[in-house]
Amino acid sequence: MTILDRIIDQKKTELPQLLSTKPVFLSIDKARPSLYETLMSANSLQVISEMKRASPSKGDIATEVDPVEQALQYEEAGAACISVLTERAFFKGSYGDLNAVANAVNIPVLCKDFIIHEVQIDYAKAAGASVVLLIVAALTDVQLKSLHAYATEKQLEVLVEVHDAEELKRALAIGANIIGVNNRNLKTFDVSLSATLEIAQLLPPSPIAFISESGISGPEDAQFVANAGAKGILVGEALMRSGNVKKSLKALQIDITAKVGENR
Ligand SMILES: O=C(O)c1ccccc1NCC(=O)[C@H](O)[C@H](O)COP(=O)(O)O
Repeated sequence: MTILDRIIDQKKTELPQLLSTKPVFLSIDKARPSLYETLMSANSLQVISEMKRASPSKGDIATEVDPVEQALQYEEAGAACISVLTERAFFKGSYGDLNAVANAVNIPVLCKDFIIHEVQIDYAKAAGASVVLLIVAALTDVQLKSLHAYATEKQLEVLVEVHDAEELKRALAIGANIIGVNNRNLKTFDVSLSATLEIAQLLPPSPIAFISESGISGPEDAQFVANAGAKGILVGEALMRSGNVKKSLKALQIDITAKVGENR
C-alpha cells in the first residue's frame, strides 16, 4: 500500500464526522485576487508559499510555527498565494490553521488537502480558502470531474495536480486552467524537477497557468523550472526551515519577462 493510499484511507474514515457536523468558522468574507489571473499576468515567477508543519517524507518540519506569523511574512514578501496544509494525521495541519491564515491575509489561500468528497470543499470554503487542490492520482475521472465542477460552482479556483503524462491528459480533459506538476512522486517520495520539464513539453498552447510543486530548495531550482515554463512554484519545506523567510522567498521570484509571449 502506497502512502497516498494510506492518506486516502484515512480521509475516508474522517468523512462521517465532517458529514455530520456543519462547518463553523470565524470567517471574514474577503474578495481576494484570482490566483489564475495573478499567474497569467506576472513578470516574475510567482510563489505559492506553504504552511507545512510536518510531512510523511520528512517527519516534523516546523511543528511550533505560528501559522499567522508565517503567513504574514509570506504575504509581506510578495507571495502570490498561501497554501495551508489541513491534513491532520500525516501533516499535522488543520482547518483551524487555514481559517487563521485566511482571516489574516488578503491574498489567495489554498486549502492543501487530499479531497475525495464535496464536504471537504464545503469545509475549505467555510474556513476561508479561495483555492482548493485536486490530486488526479487520488481520484477517478468521475470524481475529478464532479469535484472540479462543484468547487467551481462554489466560486473556488482549483489547482489540479498531476505527476505524469497520463495524469496531465486527465487534467486537460476536465478543462483545468491551473495545473501543477508535483515533482514528488507521491507513491515513492522520489523528487525530481525533471517531472516539470516532462509535463511542460506536453502542455497544449491554451492559456494554462502552469505551476511546479515540491522539492524547490532555492533560486537555482526556481530558475530551472522557470526556464521550463513554470509561471509559479509551490514551496513548503525550504521556506518553513528558512532562518529568513522573506529573503528566501524574494530570492525565488525569478524574472520571467524574457519568456513572456512564448508558450508559457
Ligand atoms: O511532502 C510530502 O512528504 C508528501 C508526501 C505525500 C503526499 C504529499 C506530500 N506533500 C504535499 C505537497 O505537495 C508538498 O507539501 C508541497 O508541494 C511542497 O513541497 P516541498 O516544497 O517539497 O515541501
